[in-house]
Amino acid sequence: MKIAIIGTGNLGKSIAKGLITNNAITTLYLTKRNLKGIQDLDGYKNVILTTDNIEAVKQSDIIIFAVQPAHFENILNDIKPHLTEKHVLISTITGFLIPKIETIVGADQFIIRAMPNTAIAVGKSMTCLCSNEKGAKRIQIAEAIFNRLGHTLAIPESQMQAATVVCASGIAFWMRLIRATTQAAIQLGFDAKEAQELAMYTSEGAASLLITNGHHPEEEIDRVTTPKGCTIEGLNEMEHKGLSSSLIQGMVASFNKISNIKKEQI
Ligand SMILES: NC(=O)C1=CN([C@@H]2O[C@H](COP(=O)(O)OP(=O)(O)OC[C@H]3O[C@@H](n4cnc5c(N)ncnc54)[C@H](OP(=O)(O)O)[C@@H]3O)[C@@H](O)[C@H]2O)C=CC1
Ligand SMILES: O=C(O)[C@@H]1CCC=N1
Repeated sequence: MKIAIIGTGNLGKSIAKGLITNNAITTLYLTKRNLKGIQDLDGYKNVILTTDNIEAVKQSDIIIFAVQPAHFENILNDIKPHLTEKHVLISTITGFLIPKIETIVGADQFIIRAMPNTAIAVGKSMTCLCSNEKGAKRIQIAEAIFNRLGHTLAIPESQMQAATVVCASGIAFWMRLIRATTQAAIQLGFDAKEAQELAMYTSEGAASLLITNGHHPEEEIDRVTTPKGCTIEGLNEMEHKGLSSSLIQGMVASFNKISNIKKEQI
C-alpha cells in the first residue's frame, strides 16, 4: 500500500511506527513542516520524509491526516487540486466532521474518519471507523490497515466524539490508573521498577481475561473477592472515594470539551 501521513506528530509517528514494524507499506510518505522530530524514521526502506504535502499526496493512494484540527482546512485546500479517483482520505482529526471535509474536497472523494490511539505504535490500537457514502466502498481498506495494528470497530459518525474519549484519550486515562497503582505498590514496599512491572502486567491480565472470556468485569471481580476478604475491602473503599464516579465524570468532561473544539472551528 502506498500511504502518506500528513502531520507526523505524536499520533502520526505512532501510526508510522506501527505500519513500518508490521511491514504494511509499499511506500510511506511522512510529512511535517519541521522534519527534526522524525529523523529517527529516516533510513527505513521505502519511507520518505518530506515537508511537501502535495508530493506526498501525488505519490500515495491512502492519505492519513494527523494534524491539529486548526491546520486541517488549509491543508485540505492545498491538496484538493491534486486529489484523484485513486485517493482514499483517512482523517484522524478530532471533531472535524465528514460533512465539513466534504464541503472542502467534495462528496465524490472516498472519505473515512479513523479514531486510533497511540498504542498503534505497538500494534494494539482500538480504532473506530466511519465514512461518507462514497467512502463506504473503501472502508475495508481502512479496516485492513488498522486491523493489522490492533482492533477496529465500524461505527456511525454520531458516535465518533464518544469514541475519541473512550479510545484515544483513553490511553491517557489508563496510564494514570496504572501510575496510581504503581504509586500504591511503592508505598506497599516494592521498588519503582518492580511496582510498575506489577501494575502493567496485572492490567494487561485483567483486559486479557475480558477479551478472552467475553465476560462482564463484575463476573471476574466476583472470582477475586473472597467474602470478608481484602479485595472487597479495598474496592469498597475506592468506591466510597468516588473511583467509578470520577472516571465517568472525567470522560463526560472530555466529551464536552470536543463539542467546544467543534464550535471553535465554525
Ligand atoms: N495524540 C493522540 O493520541 C491522538 C490524536 N488524535 C488527533 O490527531 C491529530 C494530531 O494529534 P497529535 O499527533 O497529538 O498532534 P501533534 O501536534 O503532535 O502532531 C501534529 C503534527 O502536524 C504537523 N503539521 C502541522 N502543520 C502541518 C502542515 N502544514 N503540513 C504537515 N504537517 C503539519 C506538526 O509538525 P510541524 O509543526 O513540524 O509541521 C505536528 O507534528 C489531532 O487532530 C488529534 O485530535 C486522534 C487520536 C489520538
Ligand atoms: O487530547 C486531544 O484532544 C487528542 C484527541 C484524542 C487524543 N488526543
